[in-house]
Amino acid sequence: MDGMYDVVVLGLGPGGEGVAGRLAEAGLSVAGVEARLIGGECAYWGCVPSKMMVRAAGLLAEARRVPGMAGSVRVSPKWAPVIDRITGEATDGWSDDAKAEHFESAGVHLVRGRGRITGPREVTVDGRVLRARRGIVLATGTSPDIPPIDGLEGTPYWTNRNAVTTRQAPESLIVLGGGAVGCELAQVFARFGTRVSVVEAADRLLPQAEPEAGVLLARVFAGEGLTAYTGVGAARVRHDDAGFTLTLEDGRTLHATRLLVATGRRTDLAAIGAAEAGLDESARFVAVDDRMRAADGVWAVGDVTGRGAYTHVAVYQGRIAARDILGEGGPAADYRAVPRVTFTDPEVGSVGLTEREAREAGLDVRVGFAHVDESARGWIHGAGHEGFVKLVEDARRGVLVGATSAGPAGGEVLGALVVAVQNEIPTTRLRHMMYTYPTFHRTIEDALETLDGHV
Ligand SMILES: Cc1cc2nc3c(=O)[nH]c(=O)nc-3n(C[C@H](O)[C@H](O)[C@H](O)COP(=O)(O)OP(=O)(O)OC[C@H]3O[C@@H](n4cnc5c(N)ncnc54)[C@H](O)[C@@H]3O)c2cc1C
Ligand SMILES: NC(=O)c1ccc[n+]([C@@H]2O[C@H](COP(=O)([O-])OP(=O)(O)OC[C@H]3O[C@@H](n4cnc5c(N)ncnc54)[C@H](O)[C@@H]3O)[C@@H](O)[C@H]2O)c1
Repeated sequence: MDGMYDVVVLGLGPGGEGVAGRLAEAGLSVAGVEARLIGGECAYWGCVPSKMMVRAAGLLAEARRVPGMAGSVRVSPKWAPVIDRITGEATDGWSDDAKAEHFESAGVHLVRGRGRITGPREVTVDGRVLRARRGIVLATGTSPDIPPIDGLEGTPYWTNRNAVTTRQAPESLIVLGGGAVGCELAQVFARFGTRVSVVEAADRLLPQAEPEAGVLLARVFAGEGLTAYTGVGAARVRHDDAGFTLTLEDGRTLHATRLLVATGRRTDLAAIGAAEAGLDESARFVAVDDRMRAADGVWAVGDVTGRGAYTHVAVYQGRIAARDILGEGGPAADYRAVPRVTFTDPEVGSVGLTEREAREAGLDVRVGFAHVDESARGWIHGAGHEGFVKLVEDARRGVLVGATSAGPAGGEVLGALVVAVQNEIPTTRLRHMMYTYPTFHRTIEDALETLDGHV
């Protein structure tokens, strides 16, 4: 049955779900189109299940730190409770029935199926035409970007989807890509007894973060028995009954029962008919202004906009798009302080610019740096205390434009730094306040004291 609505939201991950709910709450008639599950990648194959895995692996790591600090324990990892928890608690067996009910009772008309823009303010789903008086919101997210490596296509390689649904930890695993997905999952499986190798084409792990973070992770990974191959890509992949053989560009070969491809994400704007809405289908992402407007009667939010593939960015953009559609005004999008946390152990949290990005932007940069393990709390903490705080100051203005917090609870410590960067709190004021003793976040104070000229 065709339909006329105020707004059609295409894709109901964290971005689209938020916009659709907010608009319906405000009294607009809204159709939400979803090809798979309401909640998107984050709820079913991304953030939530992977963080349950990280939590379980973290418990094992803490137990292994008991000797020398608190006696002895016998650690016998078991994958079954992890996948049971993901299945039962996180994903309801990869069913969104309960969410769908909630969504519809909130007033959103749910249309299941793969939608495509077929004209101005028009989306077609399995032959059913949905028209939108005010416009369309694109929130279709991304899918894994599989590199064109000789022999890879057609093999049973894993993506994040297989990794978070597996019923057992593999005996051995090659992880292609040492970004957020690769590093988090590599460490998880290694802690459950899988023999893990990580292959990262860039010269270090987490290449988008400060270099010190990649160096730290490589050291921690090596200590936990993972092997990282950096600065080298994959030349060839073969698969047979024994598993995968991956040949590196320098001729070395790696073998494993499983291969996880974690080399980034891609959009497919042609598949959603973006040109019908006046958008460039060949672009990597949908370009939006600071109110999430992509074209007349078209808004886009979340990963599809390419402004940082994080759930909190999708949700933030969703709120702005909803306000714009409702004519409510309010602050425009501001990406100066996009926070991100890679949930390895140590966690790597960062915000704003890296030192290099700040220098490339022509800023007069001063850097502050302090080790967590040399702080009072780090010393007390003992095993597992590796980490650092790095501050990037725009010296001319005397404010932080970026910061990294790596260490135990590194993502939580980041909170204070996000407030400082977002609100341009002068570093002189940050230096003259109290930091609770003995917390991990006191390392921020140590790092402030090392800003050039303030040692
Ligand atoms: C392993 C992993 C771990 C992650 N961990 C974190 C984390 O800890 N913290 C964090 O902030 N982020 C994390 N992310 C990133 C996070 O999952 C994404 O940033 C977030 O899901 C983006 O939300 P979105 O709404 O833009 O897109 P998505 O969540 O991808 O949702 C898009 C939805 O649109 C639907 N769709 C697509 N095309 C169509 C169509 N044509 N018709 C109908 N429906 C369509 C899809 O089925 C999907 O449900 C992780 C990602 C991965 C892969
Ligand atoms: N904790 C979090 O917030 C979290 C966790 C996981 C994912 N995510 C989001 O999901 C997105 C996708 O994560 P991802 O890790 O897949 O992407 P990514 O872009 O973060 O990392 C991919 C890595 O693969 C490397 N690479 C690319 N091609 C390669 C090749 N052929 N051989 C070897 N290495 C190669 C890249 O250099 C890069 O370091 C990220 O942008 C991130 O925003 C967030």
